[in-house]
Amino acid sequence: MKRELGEGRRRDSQPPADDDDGRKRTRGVDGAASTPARSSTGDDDREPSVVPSGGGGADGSSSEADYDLEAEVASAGGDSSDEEQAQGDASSGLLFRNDFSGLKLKPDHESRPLWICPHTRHIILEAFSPIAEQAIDFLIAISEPVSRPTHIHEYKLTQFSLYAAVSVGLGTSDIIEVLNRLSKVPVPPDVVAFINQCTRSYGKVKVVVKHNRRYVESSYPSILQRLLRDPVIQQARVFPTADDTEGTISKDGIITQKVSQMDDVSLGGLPKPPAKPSAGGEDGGDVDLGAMAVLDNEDEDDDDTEGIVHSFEINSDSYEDVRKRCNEIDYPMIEEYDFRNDKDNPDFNIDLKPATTIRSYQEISLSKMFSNGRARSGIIVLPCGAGKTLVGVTAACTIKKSVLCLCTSSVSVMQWKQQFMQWSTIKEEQIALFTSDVKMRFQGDAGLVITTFNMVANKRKRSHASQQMLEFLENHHWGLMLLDEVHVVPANMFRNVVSRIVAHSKLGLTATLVREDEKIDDLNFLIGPKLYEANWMDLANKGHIATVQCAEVWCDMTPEFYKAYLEERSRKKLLIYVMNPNKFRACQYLIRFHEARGDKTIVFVDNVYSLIAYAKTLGKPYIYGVTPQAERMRILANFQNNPMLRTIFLSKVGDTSLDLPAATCLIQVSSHYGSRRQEAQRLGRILRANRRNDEGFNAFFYSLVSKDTQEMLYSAKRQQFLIDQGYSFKVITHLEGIDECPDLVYGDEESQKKLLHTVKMASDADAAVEKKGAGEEGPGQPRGARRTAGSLKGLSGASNMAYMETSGSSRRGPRNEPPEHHPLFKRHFGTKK
Ligand SMILES: Nc1ncnc2c1ncn2[C@@H]1O[C@H](COP(=O)(O)OP(=O)(O)OP(=O)(O)O)[C@@H](O)[C@H]1O
Repeated sequence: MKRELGEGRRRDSQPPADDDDGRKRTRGVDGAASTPARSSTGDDDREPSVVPSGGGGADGSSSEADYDLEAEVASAGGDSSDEEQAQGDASSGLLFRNDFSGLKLKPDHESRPLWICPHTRHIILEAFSPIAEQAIDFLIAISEPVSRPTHIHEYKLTQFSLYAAVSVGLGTSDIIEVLNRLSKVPVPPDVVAFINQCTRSYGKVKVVVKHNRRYVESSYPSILQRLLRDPVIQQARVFPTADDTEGTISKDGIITQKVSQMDDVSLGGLPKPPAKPSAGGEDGGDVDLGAMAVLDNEDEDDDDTEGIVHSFEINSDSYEDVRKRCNEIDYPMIEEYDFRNDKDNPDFNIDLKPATTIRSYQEISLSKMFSNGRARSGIIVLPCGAGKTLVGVTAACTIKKSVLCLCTSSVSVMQWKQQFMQWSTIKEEQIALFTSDVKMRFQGDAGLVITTFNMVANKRKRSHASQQMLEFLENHHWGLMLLDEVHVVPANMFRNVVSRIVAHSKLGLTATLVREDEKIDDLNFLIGPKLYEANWMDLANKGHIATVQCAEVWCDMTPEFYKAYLEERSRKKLLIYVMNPNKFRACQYLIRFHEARGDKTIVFVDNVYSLIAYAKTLGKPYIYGVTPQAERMRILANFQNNPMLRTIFLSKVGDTSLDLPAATCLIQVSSHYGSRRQEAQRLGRILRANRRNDEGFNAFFYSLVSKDTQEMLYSAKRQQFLIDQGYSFKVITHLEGIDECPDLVYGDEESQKKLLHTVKMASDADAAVEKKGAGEEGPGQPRGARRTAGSLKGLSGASNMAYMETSGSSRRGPRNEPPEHHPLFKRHFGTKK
């Protein structure tokens, strides 16, 4: 295929900058179209971070070492309005604010891989450094990855990332010391202050579930005393009795114990993994990375197992109040479950099958959950198709207590069941499913229930069988709650589920945790901190997920369609650019091309009207919301196993959970506006390709875009998440060979006019994007497409990345004297400075 603009138009990672609400500015096709206007305030200190010039000289001499950069930024550029900047010399303003020549380089800076931006807390990593791998391990633990293309990575220190760091056992001084060792410049004082502030109280208090009782635990008795002075916590407190023989009891009723903190947990019954090589090994460059051993501490401290902890018990019924209160007074609690000493809940007899091998990154992610001998609640982020299900199954086989698994659709419910059966020794009768079609119990005292968020959270009138099942879920003590695709579930639904169901540990799984969106913070509050996030490119390079060629195919609008597009004022604009005859032809051509190569292709069309039109015109089977389950299964199995069926059409019901390892090519005809999450999830359908380890194998991902329409803007936005993961998109303006295919559809003016006429006759509702898949049901849920109110944010795709929730204050009601909160938890309590 000829890629006329392929070279000149590759879309690679552009250093993004956060807006106030966390959206990123992206570069449109022509480099300008999609850049939202900057607000007149507050953006200056959020300039895109760039790789510093290092102008201090290779010898590290910086004549202006003590130069007050912040002051200068404020006086010269930082305070000027955008308008002024736009009128002045824009490029010099930009350069000035990003002039880091005042930074003092360390003499051996060349062997250190990091730059730390003093005023945005962005960290730039030279990914080609010999010690990049160790540095990445560390950065993943303490910061949020922003963008990770091949050579240079960008991370950002945030309150949440530091909370997560502390919760996996890193201390304030460890973080600062390692950062300093890796950095080419001394860690800027503001950054040090920020780390100190964020880690001051976080991670110092845990709530530990032992024998079905909850204990507030800390290594610092003074912190417990402080908590006990709080009236809410005081009220929830349970005083120890003489029966509490574990440890000594002080006169103020605090229990002190010696604990074996660091003994290893064998994951899913598998043998203990070999110790990781220490950082700074042969390839460790010249930098002494000794302090990076903090990352491995939890494995290496085996000999030094005696630790002292202090605790007091709280009434389990008041747990939510105590937790809330601890957040209010800046001591957010980490949840830990001492499952190995839990003799009160029945054991669930499952192990991983002996033939099951978990991959290294799956093991690392789980070691963050189980590193201290207990199960710590939190979120694991792995790319689509990287095997989050097996991570969940392994966690269940490690804890060996009853498991409640919550998914987003009934298709996922079936897939979780299938994967539990595939990887573990679980028996059919130990599994219970709870969906609108199936309601069954497991046999015995302990087992697995797989259901959907909707089934549990739905408050409408329930059938008798559902009601009974819900009562069972609410009255059972769950050792583990698995939450699949955590990022898509509205926070109020989470809150509802989490508050009604007693789970001693929670594991959230997702591929696209959108870090910069403040609504995502609710996850930290409701589940726990992010425990691990894998690098997509890294997994692709190691063959765990397929390497993919991504391309955006520009399809010219025919003159009639373009005229109609410009004239149309309603949402039918969408139908016109999706049904563009040249898009049909490009789609047909690509299907043929890939069928001839032996590929199996999934074509995604979000809009149901267009989905049916495309699939029928091109003679391929299709699935959308109302396709019955049996029919879906038949088409999917056929696609997976029948060599004669090489192409299927799917609406957005196929975005997630479909496990079709035969698929090697994906064509996106229409999509949900600018949703980056959807783009990543769709890509996930081909990342698990069976043939991913064949020599020279590539999967293909095409987005068909009607030229000079809104679609181009959405397309650029959609790609941003994947670009940040290191993918690059080629732009194809002409498919070589397409003109030599005389039998492609809509090749003559007559048929194109007829098509346009049909589109014009379509109703407004036909242009709506399918609302929901049938799998995401709740009882009595209407099915199929329907019209909903939208917002500009929604149209840009931003709302799709976050929880659908109103501002925090409205749901919490008035407060007489709102306490001051740390910014991390402020939004949960609606206080303002
Ligand atoms: N350790 C492993 N060994 C062999 N196969 C594995 C392993 N882990 C995962 N897989 C396979 O990888 C594929 C993808 O797994 P899974 O469906 O769990 O991915 P996922 O991360 O949940 O993806 P998505 O987010 O797209 O739903 C499955 O076919 C699964 O069987």
